Formats: sequence, structure tokens, C-alpha cells
Amino acid sequence: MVVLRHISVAFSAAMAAVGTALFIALNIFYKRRVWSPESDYYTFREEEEERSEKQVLVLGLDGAGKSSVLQGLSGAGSRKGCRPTRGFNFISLHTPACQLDFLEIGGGEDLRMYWVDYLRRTHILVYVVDSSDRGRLPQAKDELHRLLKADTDLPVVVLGNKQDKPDAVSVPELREALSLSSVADQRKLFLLASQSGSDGLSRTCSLQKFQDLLLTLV
Ligand SMILES: Nc1nc2c(ncn2[C@@H]2O[C@H](COP(=O)(O)OP(=O)(O)OP(=O)(O)O)[C@@H](O)[C@H]2O)c(=O)[nH]1
Ligand SMILES: [Mg+2]
Repeated sequence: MVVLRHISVAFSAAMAAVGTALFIALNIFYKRRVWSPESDYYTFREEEEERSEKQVLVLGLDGAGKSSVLQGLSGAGSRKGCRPTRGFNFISLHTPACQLDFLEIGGGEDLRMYWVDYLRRTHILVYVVDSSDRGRLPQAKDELHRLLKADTDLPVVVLGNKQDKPDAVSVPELREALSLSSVADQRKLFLLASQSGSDGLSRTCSLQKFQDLLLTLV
């Protein structure tokens, strides 16, 4: 009887050890498969650093046209079907020099507080402004200057978007409204006019011109 009890205890201990080992192995195996926006983002970052990838952060108030610009860059064409971005939006552009990874964070009031968190992981900031939304230009200016203050070295390209609209402010007016002349001279800051129509960033700021500028800045 005593021998049988010893065998039973030894068997239970062995089963427990096998179970624990299996649990640990499965945990390691499935660790990266548990989805969360953060884990996805960091996995993407690890892979990005291994290859020659540069991140372009695309910010601006809600409705400025960030998703439409990305759609134009991706070659998707028409700006129809853009919905407000509730979290983030991502596209990659392959160029001979490197891969440009564009990351848009939604411009809604509730998302703007997270914008600064993404600055330290990015190589260029593209700030999109709705040139026809005259009433919100002061707000667009304040948000832009908050970002400029948070990272004083990051190259910035401001896109004065929706230039096709009849009430759009001109580029010189936009420079004034966004107080860009107050930005330090040594800062790499560019202001381009754009319109994200059916042929992408055509006419006022061609896709090629925009892309070439980004490549000189990364
Ligand atoms: N006329 C005109 N409309 C544009 C232009 N760019 C974007 N739009 C329109 O503006 C609206 C908002 O565009 P989105 O690209 O969704 O704006 P967003 O900046 O991504 O907005 P959030 O994701 O909410 O932060 C859409 O109805 C677009 O079709 C443009 O250059 N000209
Ligand atoms: Mg969007």
C-alpha cells in the first residue's frame, strides 16, 4: 500500500511538472498573438528598426484631410469614403531610398492629448491644416505650437490642405495665421499647399514633390 501511495504521489508530481512546462511553453508561444493596440504598435516598431524604415507622423485637427492625404499617397485615388479616424491609420510607401511609414492619429479632441506620445518615435511630422476652416485656424495654430514645443528638433512639413475650396486661405495667409515666422530659424519647417482630390496631392503639391521633400528630411 505504501509503495502504491509513493507511486501515486510521484505520478501526480510528474504530471504537475509536465503541466507547468506546457503552460509556460504555450504562454511564450501565444504571447505575441494576444492583440492590443500597444502590443501591435511595439511589435511593428521592433520590426521597423531592423529594416530601413522611417516613420512620418501625420497630425492635424479632425477633418483637416489627413486620411485623404494618406489615401492619395497610397494611390487609392478618390477621397470618397474617408471616415473620421477613431484611433490610428497607417500606410507604407516604398521608395528606392527607404520605406516611409505614415502613421495618422485621429484629430478628434479626445485623441489630441496622445499626439505628443508619438513624437519621440518619429522622424518627420506632417501637420495637415484645413485652409478653408478659417474659424479653427487659431486652434490649429495652438496645437501645432504645442507639438513644436514638445519636440524642438523634429523636421515639420505643414500641409495647407483643401486649397481647391473657394474660401481657402492662401499660403502666405496661412503662414501668418499659424505664426510660422515665430519658429526658430534653425528648425526644419516647410509649408506646402495641398489638395487631396481624386488624383491625390496633385496640382498645388504633387505627390512626387511631397515625397522628395520627405526623403530629404529623413
Ligand atoms: N474639398 C476638399 N475636401 C477634402 C480635401 N481633403 C479632405 N477633404 C474632405 O474633408 C473631409 C475630412 O477628411 P479626412 O481625410 O477624413 O480628415 P482627417 O484629418 O483624417 O480627420 P480625422 O480622421 O477625423 O482626424 C472628408 O469629407 C474629405 O473628403 C481637399 O483637399 N479638398
Ligand atoms: Mg482621418
